[in-house]
Amino acid sequence: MAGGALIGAGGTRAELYEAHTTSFVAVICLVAASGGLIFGYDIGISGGVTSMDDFLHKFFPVVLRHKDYESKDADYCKYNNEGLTSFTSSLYLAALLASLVASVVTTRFGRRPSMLLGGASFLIGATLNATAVNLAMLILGRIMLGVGVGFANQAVPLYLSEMAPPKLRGALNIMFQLATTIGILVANLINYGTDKISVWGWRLSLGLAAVPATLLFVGSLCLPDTPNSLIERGQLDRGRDLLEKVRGTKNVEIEFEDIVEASEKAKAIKHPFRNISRRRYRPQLVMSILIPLFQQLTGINAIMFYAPVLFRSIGFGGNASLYSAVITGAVNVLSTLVSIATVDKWGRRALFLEGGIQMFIAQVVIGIILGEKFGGTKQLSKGFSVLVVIVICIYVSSFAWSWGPLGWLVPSEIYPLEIRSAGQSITVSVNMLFTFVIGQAFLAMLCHFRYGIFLFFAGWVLVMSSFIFFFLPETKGVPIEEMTNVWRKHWFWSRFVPSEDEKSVQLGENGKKLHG
Ligand SMILES: OC[C@H]1O[C@](O)(CO)[C@@H](O)[C@@H]1O
Repeated sequence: MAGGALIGAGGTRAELYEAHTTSFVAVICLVAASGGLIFGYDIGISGGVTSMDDFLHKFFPVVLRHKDYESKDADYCKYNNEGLTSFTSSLYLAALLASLVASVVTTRFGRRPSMLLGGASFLIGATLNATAVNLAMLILGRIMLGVGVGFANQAVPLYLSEMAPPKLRGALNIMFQLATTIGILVANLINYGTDKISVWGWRLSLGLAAVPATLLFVGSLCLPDTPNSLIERGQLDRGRDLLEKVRGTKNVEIEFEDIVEASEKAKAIKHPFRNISRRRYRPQLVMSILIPLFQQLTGINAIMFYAPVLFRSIGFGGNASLYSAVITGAVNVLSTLVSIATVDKWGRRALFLEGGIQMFIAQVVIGIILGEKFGGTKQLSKGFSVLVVIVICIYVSSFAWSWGPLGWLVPSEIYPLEIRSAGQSITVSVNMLFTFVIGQAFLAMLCHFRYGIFLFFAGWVLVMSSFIFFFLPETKGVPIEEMTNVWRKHWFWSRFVPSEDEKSVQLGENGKKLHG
């Protein structure tokens, strides 16, 4: 296996690219930050808002009555209400559909229009939510935010990886996730503050999403499209000029030629989704589906969406539960930094496996504490409440240095160019689909499974860790162009990937012979 960072030390062409860190890179980081921030803000804001009594009083009075007056035995079911879950999860269904449209817009018209559309729908969504007078306005606002997430999540990571100097590509990829976690934390902090503003505090929480939305909108108005996108759309001269500007040097010939060649190859693929379903791409197809699916089945969004509701369900006061959500949010951010620092040293597998073991233990411990000490007429004592928060933090930290960032990084680095856009779309869509499913099902599952919900997710963590152990080869330091060899040498995947000899004459997707 070749050593080094993303491009390795294997004498690849990418190592010959000349690139300086220009002020463009700083601006790019800002765009990344605003794209990820809004995504995270939307994830984090709904749980706190739906645990606020003023908000419930306005839109979900039934939940408020149920929570305050009904049977003590129904602790786990306090917040189980379809409207409430639709408020949270409608966003992700919209994001799923929008990300499919976005992949077409991003390819045909460029990365910038997608980011602009994303920013604009975020702004509309935030305005609708902040001024909502009825449930329909509220849900419509969430749907518009979802459209924004779909466009931004599709276009921003692509924008970043194309604008960034190759050496910064991996780091910037994780930056998007880091910004997401910061967005969640900011949302938790804002909820903690606005909860104290009687009657309209929730409006402020929902409306403040407009701040990062404006940043993304104005940012993408002022930014150029990527050289890759211009070249792909036939504007070779403009693409080259821009590449020189972004890289801070006139010496961009090699990278320029590579982009031209890559975009020609990509254009020759008429049916990207049919292409990725060919036998030789089976490992990538399986990973593009299972990695985002498993990321959501860790149960992370049960905590991210519903931490305040969960903490209130198990007996915390309103303030304590929002406060605890701030703590888990902070742990999430700090642990993502751990991932950035170690992913290229320890490798992906080590982080996945360590994270899996830690998550499994934490979930089983939470299940046992709640099973033994809470429910029916039993209330959680102060000591055990603190213990639950600590164990949830242990769980969140392990997610944040494993499945959180790696759930995006690993899929993005295993696709060869000819299946990259299709693979990336599948990953984003599957992630959104299962974020939606968990958002929609969690409160009902909590009500029916009670403390067993944590054991349910622990079971999945066991399954996904075994999957990583047996089926995911290490991709640390492997240049993207050499990735196929990793599958070729794998005990299981080698049966799907043709050897170099067989590859020299391949059948193209239309039955034509291709050389390569
Ligand atoms: O940091 C936690 C967040 O990260 C994600 O997994 C995205 O990568 C979200 O689904 C989750 O809410």
